[in-house]
Amino acid sequence: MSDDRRPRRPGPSTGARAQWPGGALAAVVLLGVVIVWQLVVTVFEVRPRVLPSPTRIVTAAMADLPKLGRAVGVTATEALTGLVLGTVIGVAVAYCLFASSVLERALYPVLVLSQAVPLIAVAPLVIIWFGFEMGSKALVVALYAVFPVAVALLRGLKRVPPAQISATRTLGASRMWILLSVRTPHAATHFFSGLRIAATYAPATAATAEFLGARAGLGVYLLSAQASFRTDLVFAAAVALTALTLLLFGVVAALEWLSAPRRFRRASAPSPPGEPAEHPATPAPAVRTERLARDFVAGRTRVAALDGVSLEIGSGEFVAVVGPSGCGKTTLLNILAGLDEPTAGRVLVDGRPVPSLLGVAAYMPQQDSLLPWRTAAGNVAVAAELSGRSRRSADDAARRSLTDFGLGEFTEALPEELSGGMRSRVAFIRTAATHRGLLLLDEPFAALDSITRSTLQTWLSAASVGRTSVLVTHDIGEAVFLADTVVVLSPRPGQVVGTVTVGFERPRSPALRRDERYFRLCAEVSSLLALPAGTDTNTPMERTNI
Ligand SMILES: Nc1ncnc2c1ncn2[C@@H]1O[C@H](COP(=O)(O)OP(=O)(O)OP(=O)(O)O)[C@@H](O)[C@H]1O
Repeated sequence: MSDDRRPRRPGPSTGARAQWPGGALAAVVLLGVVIVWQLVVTVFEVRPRVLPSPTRIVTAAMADLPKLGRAVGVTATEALTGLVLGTVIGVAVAYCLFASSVLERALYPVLVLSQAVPLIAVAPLVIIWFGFEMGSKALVVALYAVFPVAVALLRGLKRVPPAQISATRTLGASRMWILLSVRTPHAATHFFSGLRIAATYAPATAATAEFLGARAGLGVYLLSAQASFRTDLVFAAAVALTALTLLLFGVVAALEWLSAPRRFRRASAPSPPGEPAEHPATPAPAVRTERLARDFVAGRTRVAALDGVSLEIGSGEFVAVVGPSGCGKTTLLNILAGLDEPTAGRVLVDGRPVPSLLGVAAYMPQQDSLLPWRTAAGNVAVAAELSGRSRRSADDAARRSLTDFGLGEFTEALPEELSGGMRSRVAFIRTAATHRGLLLLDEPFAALDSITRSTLQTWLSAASVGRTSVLVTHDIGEAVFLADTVVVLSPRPGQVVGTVTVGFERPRSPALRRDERYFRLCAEVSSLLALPAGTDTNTPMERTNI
């Protein structure tokens, strides 16, 4: 079975079967420590005030259960209230800092510095200002929960793979949509990491704050046990505090599990009557670029990526762009997609200059741009959702598209459960689902093995018929197999050094790769690229990376 057909379903590996189930190993180690502890205390007759035995601690805790229970209740309330409050503030802080770079530059260092102030300095002040009751301790917990939550969430909001942003932007997503539907779900794992840290520290922070000024709680209980030399009760309180911490940690882990993407797979649902099944495809436009140039300024250096690139792409034509690495191919595609603007020159669509190409072209970026928390159908549905269709109808149309393209079995699979070839196909189906007449493909199959690439090239040849297509590739064979015209760019700054007209009927069949004329065309492209003599461009399955 090729990589393209094999779904990846997470499951226990052979190695995992030999492992202990989660937590069991830790429980056994803990039990061992308790047994050794009991033996040492009994055998060496250690005085209870120095080190009480585990059985003595349990007996003392049971005898003092009502008092210990009340103390646990107070500390738990403070820790939970403080954690919730700190999380709400932390989330608000993260979104504010994300929204404003000025605010981020001004407040982020303050946030970091605030962590340098020790608890023993902060807690007494808060207690003086807000009193000895539970509120002041909850506030102290909140103050120390804000930092991990805000920092982790902010990092998650900022570290979204650029391909996910550019793909959804070209599908028509607004900044707000991207924030809520791409950045926020992406940041969820970061957020939960921060929340786990905050939850771990919350009970200990509350108890320490109680230590510094309170009427009740585990901190007060510990103080009174110490004052009366009841070491057994000190241990009992420490165990209760640990249990509370584990409980809070478990609650956060459960929340994370409940919010996992797997739980949001939607059941198949038909379109409501009255909604059109599909949007009509827009006509394939003719595209012309006039002396496009793009300079980047990085520090003190100016990098000229493109210089005077003029292309003429007819309606429905398939153009492949090849050139050495770094010659500006992606830059050219980004300009055509409306994600970047040229420093000079312009782009005309059907003879008319367009202010922005966003919304004109369907763009498939170089990297895997699928949203990992959405199913295959959910990813394909993004295009229709953004064009204003109801979620249900978008979902229904997405399922039909996936079935039409041979992925009907995998509509409910998450991207991580699909093979590389399937992910490429889903990304292409999503791109095609915009029903835009202009397709821009940036090395769509670069990450795939040669057999899968070859299958998908045949598939793309059929799927792109009727659309104007621009493909960026490093693979000369792929360019010749798919395109009507191959445009060859020079090393940076990219300039057109020549074009090769392919002239076979589209869609193409795999037999073309054994055709003498195909080999000659590959050689022609390769000589324009001035590849060293002897570079093999004629092996059908083998790609010639430039
Ligand atoms: N945002 C940017 N800031 C600074 N320089 C950039 C930026 N984007 C691209 N460049 C530079 O422009 C040049 C062209 O980059 P581009 O990614 O378009 O090349 P490419 O032909 O697609 O490369 P590859 O084939 O390796 O993917 C490179 O030298 C790159 O470093």
